[in-house]
Amino acid sequence: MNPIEDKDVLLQNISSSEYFPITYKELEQEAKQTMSVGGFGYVRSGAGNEETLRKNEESFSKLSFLPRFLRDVSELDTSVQLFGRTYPYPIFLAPVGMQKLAHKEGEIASAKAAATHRVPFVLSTVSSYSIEDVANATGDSPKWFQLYWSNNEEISFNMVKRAEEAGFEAIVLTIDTPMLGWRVEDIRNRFSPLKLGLGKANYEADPVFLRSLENQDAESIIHGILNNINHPTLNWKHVAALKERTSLPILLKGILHPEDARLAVENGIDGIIVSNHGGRQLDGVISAIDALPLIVEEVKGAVPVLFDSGIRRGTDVVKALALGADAVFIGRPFIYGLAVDGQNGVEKVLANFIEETKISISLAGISSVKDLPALKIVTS
Ligand SMILES: Cc1cc2nc3c(=O)[nH]c(=O)nc-3n(C[C@H](O)[C@H](O)[C@H](O)COP(=O)(O)O)c2cc1C
Ligand SMILES: O=C(O)C(=O)c1ccccc1
Repeated sequence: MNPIEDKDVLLQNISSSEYFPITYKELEQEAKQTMSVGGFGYVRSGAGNEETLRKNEESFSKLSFLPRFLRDVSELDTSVQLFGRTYPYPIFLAPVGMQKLAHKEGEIASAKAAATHRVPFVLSTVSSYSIEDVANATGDSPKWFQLYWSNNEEISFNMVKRAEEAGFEAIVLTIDTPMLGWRVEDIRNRFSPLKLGLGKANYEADPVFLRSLENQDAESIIHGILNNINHPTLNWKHVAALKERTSLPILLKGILHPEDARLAVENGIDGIIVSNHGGRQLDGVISAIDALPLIVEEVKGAVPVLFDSGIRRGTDVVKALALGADAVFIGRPFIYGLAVDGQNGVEKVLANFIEETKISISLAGISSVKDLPALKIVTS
């Protein structure tokens, strides 16, 4: 094989005889061809009139780099340190539930793809494959567990215990979903993946959940999940209770207000994820990237600040890091890769993300991800 093709991801793509979608738009179009109307609509859409979904992307386009030159960018260090671990890139796969929606191998395929790049995988509570199945399929590759608090908190504690025992290294408590957002596209398509049983794996495998049911037939399990997933009473006391039950680092996902960031730090939380859930919860909220600097300013380095919502390509990763994020989660782009070509599709999406990120950091005149906060960004 030509040695140039071997090393250079740009040239590899250019010389490839196989078509693989390269931009987010193309990925979305290709994924649409492989998914059901309801499944695709579920992944693509935002809540309400999709104002926030649109804003997430528009806000990124309004940010412009002020690059520096003549600084020798021949070496680049993309590694990041979080909670005592070193990761090769500041990129994670976001917790996305019910990945069988995109591909029959679901989370097994995407977690394996993440493992090939040593990219951490965040498993959702409502995954299509269980904590144990994903752990067994991916060995010692880095994994975190995302928790949706259950109405019966013993179920939450047991899921966290299972995640700990299976080698997951942090708990991501999602706080922006005390109930599901107003999902207009799903009403249009009459579509509920939870009702179809696509998110039941962790519940089905949980003895505490199963014991809480009167019957354990398929219908009762779905009913039990629907009863547990909405938790409108969720408050800081639950956060304190979770802290009592696990020695793993706890991150809160969905913070948008600086006051909540301050409370998180005061309550001993280990990390914050600035996110608006990809525009899927409260429509009309601030774009996540516009909220990021406010949170970074409030937190002042007390705990790591991670980011998601609206990242579509490598330059978006660089923008989020330049504005003070320590790492980012990618959501829909990898799900579309999964839909297009399973594990291989996610591997390609990640390879392209990583490469565009690296090229962009270097072209901006920076040699280490740690120096990205020094990269100037203006709004135009
Ligand atoms: C289909 C789908 C399912 C999701 N499921 C979850 C979930 O189970 N738990 C969670 O915390 N976030 C969930 N999210 C939100 C993602 O973790 C992430 O915040 C969002 O996708 C980031 O935005 P992006 O898609 O623009 O990258 C989901 C997002 C999508 C698109
Ligand atoms: O669809 C989502 O965004 C999501 O996070 C979710 C929440 C509850 C059940 C299933 C998915």
